[in-house]
Amino acid sequence: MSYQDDEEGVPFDGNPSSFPKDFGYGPFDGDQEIMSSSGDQKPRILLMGLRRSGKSSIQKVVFHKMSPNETLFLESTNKIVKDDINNSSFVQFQIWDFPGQIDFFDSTFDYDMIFGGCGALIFVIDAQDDYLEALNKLNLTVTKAYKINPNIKFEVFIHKVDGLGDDFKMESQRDIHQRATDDLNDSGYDQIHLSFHLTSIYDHSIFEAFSKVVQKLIPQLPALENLLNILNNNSAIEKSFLFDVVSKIYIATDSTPVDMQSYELCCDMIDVVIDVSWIYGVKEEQDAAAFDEQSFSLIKLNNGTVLYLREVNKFLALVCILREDNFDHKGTVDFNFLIFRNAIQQVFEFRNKCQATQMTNSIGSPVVNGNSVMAEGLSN
Ligand SMILES: Nc1nc2c(ncn2[C@@H]2O[C@H](COP(=O)(O)OP(=O)(O)OP(=O)(O)O)[C@@H](O)[C@H]2O)c(=O)[nH]1
Repeated sequence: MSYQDDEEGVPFDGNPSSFPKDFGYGPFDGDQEIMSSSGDQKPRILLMGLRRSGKSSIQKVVFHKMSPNETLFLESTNKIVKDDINNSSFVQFQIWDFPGQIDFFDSTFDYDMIFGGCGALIFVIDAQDDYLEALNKLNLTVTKAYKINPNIKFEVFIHKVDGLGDDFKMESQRDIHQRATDDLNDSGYDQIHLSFHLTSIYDHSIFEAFSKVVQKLIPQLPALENLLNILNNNSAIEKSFLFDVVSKIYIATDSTPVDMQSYELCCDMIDVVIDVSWIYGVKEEQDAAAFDEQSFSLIKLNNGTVLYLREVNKFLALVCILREDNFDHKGTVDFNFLIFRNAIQQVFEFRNKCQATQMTNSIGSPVVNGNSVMAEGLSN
């Protein structure tokens, strides 16, 4: 079965193939001026914060595979730059990187347009610097954006925490949280909810934080989570992540808590698979794909744990963690994975149908919780 995805998206044909060989999202659209995109319908993630707080570095490291050390040479952003993240059907948005010195009283910016179509606003605070000025700017930005669009998700990245000790990190987070919410209450906006994340480009925390932001923009998230729960329960899997391979952000995981170490292991596995695929895989234009539906990646750790990766489609991969003892029924896991992949495909199709018919309320549909699309055929 196959179907065409959105015009600009990558067609999902339900069949696995090689991971993208360039491991990028295509050319960086940095020079595009903001006005050209006013008609774009993709959800928008805005990156804001003071100068040198690390906005461009975050975007380059997460979405363009820049190594953290190279960000030292990034030049200051002096106009709004827009980056299209056109990946699998679930991961499609635009990131707008704002210059640090943006002035909200500058009439050349059309704030109704900027905030109107915005899904999430990430405000980056440099935790290694004095953050009082940043907090003022945060308050100004959030209240202005909320007045225009109360549906925006507000995310605060307390960034560059790599330079801080554990105690100081927690203390900074507590202090910033307290001051930011007090400021909002004082200005009469106690209904605004801010989410806080401790981040650094030098470890996996930035990918984890971005995963959580992106997940909030995926309306199908509950269905995906439920599918993963069902898969885990029927296959003795302890933890599973649905990864966007190019960026290593996870677009869904099961409902057990995420521990950072497991996430890091899975990210490292993806790096290994990409590297091996790059060395030994065949070129995309060649007929025989390096991956087919029989292909998989398996890493056995010396603590009796197994990491198991299967491609869901060109950009999505399922990475599972399970006990080695439970992996002797690999056939069952594989069989259930095929059912899972079909179910994901149905979620895609349903989303496309909804978009086509402008259906926004999907309550009661068969894929809202994923139960019925996986109910038949699972083996355990
Ligand atoms: N230690 C540390 N430094 C970081 C981190 N993220 C970014 N930086 C550094 O912070 C500096 C500024 O980063 P940029 O990404 O240019 O900051 P920006 O917010 O885009 O700056 P403007 O474009 O001027 O608004 C660079 O030297 C980065 O290497 C981090 O997580 N930890």
